Formats: sequence, structure tokens, C-alpha cells
Amino acid sequence: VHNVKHNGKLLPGPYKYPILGNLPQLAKESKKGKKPYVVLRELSKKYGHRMSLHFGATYQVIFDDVEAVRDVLSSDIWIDRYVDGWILERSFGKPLGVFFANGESWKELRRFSIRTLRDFGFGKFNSQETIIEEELLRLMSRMDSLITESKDSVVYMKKFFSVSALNIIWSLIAGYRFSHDDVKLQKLVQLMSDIVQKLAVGEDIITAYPALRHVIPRFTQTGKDRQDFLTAMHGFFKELLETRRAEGVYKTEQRDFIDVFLLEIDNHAHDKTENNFYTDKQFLVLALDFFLAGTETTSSTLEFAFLYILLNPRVQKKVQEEIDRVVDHSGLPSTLDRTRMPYTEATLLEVQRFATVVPLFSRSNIQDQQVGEYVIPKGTMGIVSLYSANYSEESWGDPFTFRPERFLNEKTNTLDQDVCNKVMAFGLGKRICAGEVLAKANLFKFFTSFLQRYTFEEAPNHPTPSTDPLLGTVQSPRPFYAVVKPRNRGTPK
Ligand code: HEM
Repeated sequence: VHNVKHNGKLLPGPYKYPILGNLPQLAKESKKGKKPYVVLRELSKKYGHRMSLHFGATYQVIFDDVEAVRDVLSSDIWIDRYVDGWILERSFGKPLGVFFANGESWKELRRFSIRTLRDFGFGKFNSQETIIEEELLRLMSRMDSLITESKDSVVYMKKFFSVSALNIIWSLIAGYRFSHDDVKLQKLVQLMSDIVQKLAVGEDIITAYPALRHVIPRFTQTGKDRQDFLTAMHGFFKELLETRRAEGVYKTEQRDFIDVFLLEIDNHAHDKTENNFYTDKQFLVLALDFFLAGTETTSSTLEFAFLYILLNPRVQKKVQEEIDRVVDHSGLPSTLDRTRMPYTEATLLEVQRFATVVPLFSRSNIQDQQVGEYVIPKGTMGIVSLYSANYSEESWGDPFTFRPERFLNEKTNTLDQDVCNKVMAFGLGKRICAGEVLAKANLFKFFTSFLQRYTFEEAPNHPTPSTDPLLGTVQSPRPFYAVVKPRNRGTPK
């Protein structure tokens, strides 16, 4: 049984059990403690880097290797996102928003979102820099308090960057920031990170049996958690939209993304067709997309960055030396300094490769595709493994070693662009991450500013932190502590 019609030969894959498909094999490996993307990598070595899997009743094709991943992401055939189960549940039964939208609706809202966010500073040097710095200074003063309050300067690093990452996006969308002590926000951030962790691709029973979507939510804890999460998030965005609508300021002045969207809703109010993409529901899903896609990814990459730095004091020292040499000590590092900081850039690339915070995600094909003697039927769920690209032995030689030097040309001490381009963190092609520019600026600013001002060391009374990630649609480090020591050099005015 599978979800697609076809007349050709399907790509090879492991033996398929009746009804359960390949779930028994996957469950067996998963019980041994293997991550889903590691299991896929092992299977793909046996069955091919483009292979078939039957995830319960859902037919999947796995793209697992540098070349297969690049091909699929840059292909115009694989431009859709696979939409089913929980995804529809989060968007009122329809593929709304950007992340899980398809066709005209996706094109229009992606273009609208990127253009509008750019108008409010996203990707523009001065305004983006100011927004990030405001948040950065707050977080540094928070760090100073934590150091003073704690015993022996030991700071709990888990979730340290979450509110800041959210605030940077939120100030573009809604024109305001949350306080780090905001109880309502803390609940949303907690809910969000719980749900992201529970939704590891490849572990999802609703994906395996889409029909269960109608049954499961009422009976299982995960189903209930998802619904609680959605109710809370939708409620929060709806209240915001209603308040702004009632205020009416957006009619004469658009201060942020919400104002522009409200104006578009008014402008399209006469259009009652399916082709009107500017509706209240679209906004709720769009806001959720940016909340989810932008927050956990950025904050979790930053957590990993400081974890790796803590475990690699030699790398930390070299980054700090470069910062001290290049950056004017009276100010914070600027993204304009980036080009003069090859070692720091190399370290950030290595962080992104080593962490691979989004190891797996989905795409779907809009027409049948012939691959040699095989056919991939239209509408197939394609699982793209960024893990396979970032951890390929053929590509990297020693993928399991954290080694920024791999990106540097030893003789010239410059970045080797060919090696840099091999890191896959944001996807590729027309559907590449819509927040890549902002994310890269954030990573650079937070990483360098904190290392300019503090040194991170292992906390003596805690076990050495593990680099083994917590699984999720976005992976994050296990909770860890660091001794954070203020540095004398490079303290901003
Ligand atoms: C380190 C941080 C980030 C990582 C690793 C990351 C990674 C990704 C990946 C792998 C995809 C799928 C791309 C594809 O299908 O080829 C994606 C899509 C997306 N990301 Fe990011 N992302 C990050 C930060 C952000 C930020 C800050 C935002 C928002 C401001 C954002 C918004 C989006 C959106 C809207 C999409 C959907 C694009 C579409 O389907 O058209 N991301 N991201």
C-alpha cells in the first residue's frame, strides 16, 4: 500500500512488510539508539543513494549523498514541499504559509514575505546590524548578571540564545521585543522547543499513517501536545492581529510586517476565491512559520557553537586572537569585518557542518521523474538528508572531527571556496532557506561578540558535555554548563 500511483519500477529499497512497510526495520535500528539519519545512511550504502522506503503506508524516496541531495534541491521538479498529516493540522486543513505551501500560494507569499521583511531592515546592513546589536547588548548584560549571581561563574547554556533569536525576527514582524522574563513568551518558547523536539522527521506516526490524523489527536499525549501548542500559538497571533486591526494605524502607516499584511487583507477583501492568499488564516500560519523556522535553528546553532568552542580551547583561542587583531576594541564586531576574519568564518562553517541542525527535511515532486530504469511517481515524499552531505566520508575525509582548518588554504590563509560551498545548512535552489542572510549575520554577530568579551571553559563540577545531539526536526545540544570568564580585551564602550 502506498500513497502514489505509478506504472514503472520503483527505486530499490529494503524488504517491505505488509501494512507496516519498513517500520519494523527502522524501529529495530532506532531501538539500538541510532539516529534516523544514520539508519538512512547505512541503508543507502546498501540500496543506493536514491532509494525507496515504505514508512508505514507512506511511500518515500530518500536522497542520501552529496550528489543526490544537490540534484534534488536544485531541480525544478522537486519544488513542492510534501504536505500531509500534522502539517495540514497546523494550517486549518490547507497548505498555507510559506514553509509548507506549494504552487502559486507559496510563490506569492514567499516573495511577499522576503520583500516586506527587507523593507523593514532584513538583509540591509545598517538596520539589520542595529536590530541585532540592540538584542546582543541586552543578552550580554544578562550574561553579566548570570556570572555575578552564579557560584564560580558557572552558567547554564541551554536556551541561552532562544529569546534573542526570536526577538530579532519578532521585531521585524511585530515591531516589538519580548522581555527575557516575559512569562507568556517563556511558555511559547518552551512549547515551541518541545514540539520541535517531538517532531523528528522519520519518527512520526501520523506521517506513517496519514489517516490516523483524525483519530490520534484525541487519544495520545503527543497528539494532545500538538493541539495545545497550535491552540496557544494561533491564539497568540490572532489576538495580535485583532488588536492591530482594531487600532487601525496600519491604514495610514505600516510600521512592520503585520501592518503591511493587514493592509493586503483589506485590499483583497473583495476576492472570495481560492486565489486570495491574503487572509487571517494565512497570517497565522505565516507567523508560525517564521517563529518556528527562524528561532530554534538559529539559537540551537549558537548553542552548538559555544559547546564546540568549550570543548576545543585551541580553536577558541585562535578565534579570539583574530577578533582582537581585526576588530576595533571600542565596538562590537561588525559583519563588515567578516571578510577579514577567515579563521572565524571557517569555525562558523565547521559549526554549521558539525551541528547540521536540520538533518532531514522533505520536498515533493510535481511530475513523474525517470531515474535510469526507475520511476519516482509525482507527489512522492522526498526525504533530503543534509546529514549525508555534511558527514560524507568521500567529501570530507574525517567528517567526525571538528576541524575549522579544513576550510582554509594553508599557504594563503584564505578560505577555500570550493570546500566552503560543500557545507549544506540552508538547503539550495528556489526553496532555499528564506532567512539565510539574517541567520548568517546573527551567527557571526553573536559568536564574535561573545568571544570578544568572554572566554568559555568546561565547568569543573559538571560532566564533560556531550556533542551527541537531542533529536528533533531541529537538533539541539543536550543541556550543558560553562564557566564564563569576562575578558579584559575588546570590551565595548
Ligand atoms: C541557522 C539558522 C537556519 C538554518 C540552519 C535554516 C535551515 C533551513 C532549511 C534547511 C530549510 C529548507 C530549505 C529547502 O527546502 O531547500 C529552510 C527553509 C526556511 N527557512 Fe530557514 N534556517 C535557518 C534560519 C532561518 C531564519 C532566521 C528564518 C527567518 C527569518 C528562516 C526562515 C525559513 C523559511 C521561511 C523557510 C521556508 C522556505 C520555503 O519553503 O520557501 N530560517 N531553512
